[in-house]
Amino acid sequence: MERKLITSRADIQLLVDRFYEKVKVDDVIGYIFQDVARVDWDKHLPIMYDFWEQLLLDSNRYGRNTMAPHFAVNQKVPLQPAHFDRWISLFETTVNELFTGEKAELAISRARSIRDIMPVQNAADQSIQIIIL
Ligand code: HEM
Repeated sequence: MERKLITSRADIQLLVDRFYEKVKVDDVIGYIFQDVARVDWDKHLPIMYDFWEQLLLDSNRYGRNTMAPHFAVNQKVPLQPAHFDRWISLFETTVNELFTGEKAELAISRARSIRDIMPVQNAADQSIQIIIL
């Protein structure tokens, strides 16, 4: 399939849907979403459309605390670098399968920088808990 530019909410929806299809069945992180957090996908996916639309296409729809659910998960399953590495790897694979161009690169760099400020096991400083993106 020919890779295209990310220009619309429909493109974002495709990216997010394909990414979480991979996440759900992934052998390293799938169970965290499905069994530990028991994610309600009908609720989560539209939030993720809003999130990525705001980051990539400058909409103003998101405005939530991104870190809160990750701290909650981290209490139950201490998140490890291996979890984050797999998340990023699935995300980058998905972006690169479908898209090309400046916004595709931006998606990858934004995901990496958010990963870098996320809680990991025994993080000494959890004062970053309230970061509204
Ligand atoms: C091991 C890595 C990760 C795990 C296990 C994880 C897990 C989760 C879970 C369980 C939720 C809550 C879903 C729900 O019930 O609605 C969530 C939400 C979210 N995650 Fe992650 N996540 C990871 C990494 C990341 C990264 C790297 C990003 C960077 C873009 C990210 C962005 C988000 C956003 C924006 C939300 C929605 C927060 C909200 O507004 O409620 N996650 N994640």
